[in-house]
Amino acid sequence: MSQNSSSFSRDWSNNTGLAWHQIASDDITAGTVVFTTVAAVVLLFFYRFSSPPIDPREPPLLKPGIPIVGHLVGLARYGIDYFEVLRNSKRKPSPAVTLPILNGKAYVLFDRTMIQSAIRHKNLTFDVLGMEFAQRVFGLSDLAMEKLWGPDHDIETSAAGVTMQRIKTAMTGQSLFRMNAAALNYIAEHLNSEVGEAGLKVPNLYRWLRDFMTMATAEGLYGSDNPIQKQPDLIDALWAFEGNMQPLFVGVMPKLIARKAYTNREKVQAALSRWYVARKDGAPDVAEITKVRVNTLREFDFPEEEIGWAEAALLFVATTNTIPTLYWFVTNVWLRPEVVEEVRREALPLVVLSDGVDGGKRIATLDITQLEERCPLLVGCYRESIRLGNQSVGTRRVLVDTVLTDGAGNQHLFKAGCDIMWSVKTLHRSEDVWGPEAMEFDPSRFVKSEDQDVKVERARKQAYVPFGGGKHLCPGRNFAFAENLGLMAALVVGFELHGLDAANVRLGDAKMGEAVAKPPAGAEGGEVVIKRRAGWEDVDWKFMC
Ligand code: HEM
Repeated sequence: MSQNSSSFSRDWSNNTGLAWHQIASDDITAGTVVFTTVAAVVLLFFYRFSSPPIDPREPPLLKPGIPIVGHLVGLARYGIDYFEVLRNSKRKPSPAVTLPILNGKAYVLFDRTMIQSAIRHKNLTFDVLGMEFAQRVFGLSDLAMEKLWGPDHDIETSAAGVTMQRIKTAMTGQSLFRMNAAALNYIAEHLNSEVGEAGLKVPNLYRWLRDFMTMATAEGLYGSDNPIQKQPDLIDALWAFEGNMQPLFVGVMPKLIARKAYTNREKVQAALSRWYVARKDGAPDVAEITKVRVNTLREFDFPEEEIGWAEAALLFVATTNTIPTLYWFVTNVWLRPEVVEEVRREALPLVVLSDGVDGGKRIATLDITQLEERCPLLVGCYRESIRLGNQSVGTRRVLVDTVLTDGAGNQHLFKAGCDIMWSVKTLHRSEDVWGPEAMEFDPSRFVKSEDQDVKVERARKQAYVPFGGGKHLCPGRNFAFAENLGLMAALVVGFELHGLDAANVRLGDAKMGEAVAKPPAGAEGGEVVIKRRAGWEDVDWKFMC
């Protein structure tokens, strides 16, 4: 012990009423120690009393190392993997925990039975969180939010609630088929015209898929006179907004703290505003989902000049998860020649070849309506790619005090006003469910077989939630399926992908707010050449939807 600290000990014991200025001038080390002690006492005080009141029936409290903000610091530091850190922080695994955050609390669920109940429970909603997200991320005015909520703040009768109900039918049946056809026809036309005799050289596979499929999706949503076709630089703007949006979640000074997201968002929103103000949504080839959404907003008197602002959300949800998923699907399949061969055998019978008109090219028509039933391995590859690529965080707000039961039959109380979260990444990679090779790509997990273990199947069904569920189940999943499987089936049957190297493909981590991981820089598939297969050089592709 130093001379100074021992003299401080003596002084301290003799002078309990010592003045601060005396300490500071007499003995700087003593001042430091007193300051540290007081700070520690204050922190301990906060640590003790910062914890929100907790009912013994609620999940156990998990206090952070740093009081009040510790869990926010953890989320900022570890991102989505913080859920795994939390799960492993209890010596005995707990089905759920309560996190004290600022002056409130949130719950994290780990038990898959309870997660399934939470996803579907009528007392738990995503609506409120979705509205908060919309205002912050898409910069809607208070007036616009008032119109979305309606005067009674009753979500079921509000513009937002009615829109959500109506888009469900707009994404099924004939409306869905027409939308699929528009997107897939764009894909076919471009494969037909761009993959010539020498093949198509693609300098960066992810970037090519991103740009190509953003345009195809825009064609599906907005028809041939779509805003992106007119201004292709909007593709970069959309992805720059999406890739930098996290600071927007804070909801303050967006122009300052989220400059890149803000300026790129404005670019996309301004173009969409011009499109909606010109009433281009009335064209017959515009998708039903696009029409239903905008017509409902108009019915509820939503400010016309903000329609493009709000509707950027549709373009956003329709592209930002589907396209990274497609990248993992393409790379997982094409890095395995034996899988390519097998899915080629499966998809081939769905293609009908006919002579072209007036001696023109032969037409290869691919029937996508039968993909699900007749191409189990291809579908298995898609589901497995989703399992590994999807890293979303599921969320619900508790509307009234609610009890959920875990897999062991124990009940847990969740208090009204708090948020519940779960990590899809943790569920999709759980070794308890998927086995010790949970991180390996194995499409057979999703291919039905005679000797399937019922228990294992049940656990997998519970743990596989890439599209959420219940009232909020993703209404776009079938459109994503048609786009991704349609393109892949045509690619495997009629084309070869040369030059794809495993060294250029690496699964990265999603940022908070992203549902699907994007490839990190340097792992975007590198340069590849797409060539027509021998015997398929002279065909034009078409899709039957
Ligand atoms: C592979 C692609 C996709 C993935 C992984 C995905 C994932 C999700 C997830 C996890 C949710 C939240 C569900 C919940 O909380 O229970 C969601 C909701 C939603 N998705 Fe998707 N999605 C995809 C494609 C699409 C597409 C293509 C569209 C539109 C064309 C779309 C439109 C929506 C909408 C509107 C919601 C909100 C539903 C509601 O709150 O009622 N999604 N999606």
